[in-house]
Amino acid sequence: MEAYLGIIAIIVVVALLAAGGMFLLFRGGGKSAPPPVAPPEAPPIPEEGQAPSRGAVQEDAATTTVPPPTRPVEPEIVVPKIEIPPPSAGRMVRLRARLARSQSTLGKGLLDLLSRDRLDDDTWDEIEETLITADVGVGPTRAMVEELRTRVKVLGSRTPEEARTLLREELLTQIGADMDRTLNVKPHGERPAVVLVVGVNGTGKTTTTGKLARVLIGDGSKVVLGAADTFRAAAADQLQTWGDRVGAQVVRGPEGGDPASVAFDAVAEGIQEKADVVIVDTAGRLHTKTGLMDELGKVKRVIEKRATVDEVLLVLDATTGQNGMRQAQVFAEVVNITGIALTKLDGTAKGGIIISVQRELGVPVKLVGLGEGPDDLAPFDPEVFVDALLGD
Ligand SMILES: Nc1nc2c(ncn2[C@@H]2O[C@H](COP(=O)(O)OP(=O)(O)OP(=O)(O)O)[C@@H](O)[C@H]2O)c(=O)[nH]1
Repeated sequence: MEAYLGIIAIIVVVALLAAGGMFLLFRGGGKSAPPPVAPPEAPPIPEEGQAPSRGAVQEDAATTTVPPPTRPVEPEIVVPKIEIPPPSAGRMVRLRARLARSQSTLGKGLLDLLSRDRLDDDTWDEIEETLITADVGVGPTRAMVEELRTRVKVLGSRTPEEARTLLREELLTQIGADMDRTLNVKPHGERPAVVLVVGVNGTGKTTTTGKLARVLIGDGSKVVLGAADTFRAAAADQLQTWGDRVGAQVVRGPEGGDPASVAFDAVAEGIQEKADVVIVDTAGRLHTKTGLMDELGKVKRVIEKRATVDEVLLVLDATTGQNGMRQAQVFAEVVNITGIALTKLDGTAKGGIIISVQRELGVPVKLVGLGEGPDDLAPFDPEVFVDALLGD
């Protein structure tokens, strides 16, 4: 009987399970089960430095507490560090690699031509053309070719070393190796020496004034700068920056003010401060020759009430060729130039301009600009120049 009951119980359990399974299978009218629900997307995380979205700001505003007000930070007074520029000696040697462009034409180009076994008329024409292209000028080119022709005839066949010596000597002769290139910057007792810097705007006049101050300070002088280029306000700011860097006082006037009055004040300051040198940067606008003459003449006269003008430096851009030379000539006619500062010699293959400018203006190149760096102005040394052109 017990076995009978057990069988009935098993049948009942199996029947119940089967009924449950059928119910689950046909629930919902035989439709398939719904697809799984995708999880909600997480809000985007703002990237570093990116402003949070508007919603995020509002949420944050609701929960962030406002920090207590802090005291405003006092602006830090930055005392400019005074630089001590290097002395000028040996600068041109250091910068000679900057003459690479002139080296390839005036130096190596000529040397290759002169080293040829046979120097026929075509080769001499090429030599002449190279010299003209390098801005040596027509007169000096003719003189050089003539001299080289005579010496080559005497020498006959030449070794490359002989050709190099020949060219070196000829270039030095044309450049004037023995010209006096001393900058007149020695003070006269209690009075400072005065350097007047003139030239067309954009030639590097203000930059050269600043760099010259560094040259002189590097060599141990005390310098005062006069920003007499009142025509261009930025020029005075530019000069101020140069002065601040090396601790040179800068005397300036109102924009559009009288340049002569600034020059006078600068010299007075130089005397009072016991400076060794006062360098005056001028505007030198080339509107008319008489205007220029009046302006520079007045600056000079006014300075001479207190001191003497020892050096009038004409700044000339080496890359401007004949055009620059014509403008330079106008300056030479209105003021007694004592030296030339030839800028941007690093940016040209026309290094021969040294020869022509000296010939045309009758004054020596005393300084050369060989780059935009603060210490890229060097006293001109003809031997270093020629050796740099010919390569070591
Ligand atoms: N590569 C090179 N650039 C130079 C040299 N000298 C000056 N410069 C650049 O020439 C540009 C003009 O120089 P400035 O000194 O402003 O010219 P400026 O003649 O004073 O012009 P104004 O103030 O308008 O009279 C600047 O960018 C200088 O850095 C140089 O020797 N080599």
